[in-house]
Parts: sequence; structure tokens; C-alpha cells
Amino acid sequence: MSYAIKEMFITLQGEGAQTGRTSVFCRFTGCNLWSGREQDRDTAACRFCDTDFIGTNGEGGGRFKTAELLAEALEACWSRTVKNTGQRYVVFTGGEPLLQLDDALIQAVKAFGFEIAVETNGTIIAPHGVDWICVSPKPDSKLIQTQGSELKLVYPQKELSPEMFDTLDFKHFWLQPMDGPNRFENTQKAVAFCLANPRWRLSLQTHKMIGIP
Ligand SMILES: C[S@@+](CC[C@H](N)C(=O)[O-])C[C@H]1O[C@@H](n2cnc3c(N)ncnc32)[C@H](O)[C@@H]1O
Ligand SMILES: Nc1nc2[nH]cc(C(=O)O)c2c(=O)[nH]1
Ligand code: SF4
Ligand SMILES: [Mg+2]
Repeated sequence: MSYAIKEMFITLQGEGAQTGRTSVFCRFTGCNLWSGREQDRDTAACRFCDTDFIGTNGEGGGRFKTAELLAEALEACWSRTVKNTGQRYVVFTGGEPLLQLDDALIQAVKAFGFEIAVETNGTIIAPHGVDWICVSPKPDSKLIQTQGSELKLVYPQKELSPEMFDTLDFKHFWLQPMDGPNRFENTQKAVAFCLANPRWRLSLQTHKMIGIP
């Protein structure tokens, strides 16, 4: 199987319980809940996406014919910046990474010693071997991955309330204020909800605050 990659880059994880951790991000092309085209946004299942995941033209993007070639590129990206050999950590995101992440790619990155994280909308079951599963549920879609490391709900959403998820099998429950024109109000609403419901914690998109990818 070949893999379509929008971009890959080294940064610090900006969200959730792994915030601040050095990571190589591998952003897959394409999503099952939005085409990525602005003219389709209003009719898509997921309408607030903050990400460009169309094509393969980003930094380090491209089509990779095999899992080994993609894993080598991720390792090279890591080693260009990171001096220490241990603690290798790859975050597969997108787009929707579980449309493309398969056993071959998991084995190939594990062979380089990477720990593996995914950011998923939860509509596809994660393959075995993923070490950190972050599920972020979306409207007009069926949540299938109901177990994982963290559940990160973008807040507020008309169709989805936190109470729909907090009995599921996750270690951490996050509210992440929806970025966009109402980010300030959305943050205030998320704070108010967390204050009243301490099971939920606030996840801020810290990379945006400090201007890193
Ligand atoms: C771009 S998505 C890619 C991974 C996967 N498709 C998903 O939705 O989880 C990465 C993370 O950004 C979050 N996100 C997307 N748009 C956002 C926005 N406008 N404000 C806050 N978080 C957002 C998603 O909910 C998800 O947790
Ligand atoms: N720094 C940083 N952290 C992130 N956490 C989740 C992201 C994503 O787009 O999946 C993301 C991202 O794009 N950048
Ligand atoms: S599911 Fe994820 S990648 Fe797809 S449109 Fe929504 S936030 Fe963006
Ligand atoms: Mg992002």
C-alpha cells in the first residue's frame, strides 16, 4: 500500500496530555468527514476544521510507495533536529490518519524505535500497536473507537455534549475550545464547563499561542 502525506514536521505536541512533548507529526492527506474544500465546508459532517489536508505539497509531503520509505523519512526528519536518540515519538494525524495507517507502517516505525500516537475522529478502529490514542468525536458520524488514552472534545458543538462521552473508556477527558471567530467566547464556555465538571479538563492549542507548527 502507498501513503499520501500532506506534510511532516518536528514540533512540540500542542494539545492534550502529551503537550510539550517533542514529536514528529505525520499529516496524512484526506478525511472521511470533509473534502477539505471551502465550498464543501457547510455541508460536511465536520465543519470547523482548522487544517489544510489536501494534496501532498506541504513540507516533507509526498507519496510514499512503501511503509519502509515513509518510516525512513520520519526517522530522517526526527534525526535532523533531535540530537538525543531515545524517546522517538510520531503523531499520525491528518486529515483522518486511520484511513491509511496500517500494520505495515506501524511495524516499520516501531523498527526505528518510535512510540506511536494517533489523532483520530473515532470513526475507524485503530490498528493494534498504537501506543497513544486521542479520539476527537465529530457530529454526523458514528463513533466506533470508544476506548483510548484521551478523549478531546472540541467545544462547544450544538450536536455533541460532554455528557455523551464521559462514561467511555478513556484515561483523560478534555474540552478544547473551538478555534475560529468565536475562540474567546468558546474558551470562556469551556472554562465554565470544566469548573462545574472537574472530570473534564481544558486543552488549549498551545502551539498556536507560541507560533510553532
Ligand atoms: C485536524 S484534526 C486531525 C485528526 C482527526 N481527523 C480528528 O479530527 O481528530 C486534529 C485535532 O484538531 C482538532 N480541531 C480541528 N479543528 C479545530 C478547531 N477549529 N478548534 C479546535 N480544535 C480543532 C480536532 O478535533 C482534532 O482533535
Ligand atoms: N503542535 C501541534 N500539536 C498538535 N496536536 C494535534 C495537532 C493536529 O493537527 O493533529 C497538532 C498540530 O498541528 N500541531
Ligand atoms: S475529522 Fe479531523 S481532519 Fe477531518 S475535517 Fe474534522 S477536524 Fe478536520
Ligand atoms: Mg492542528
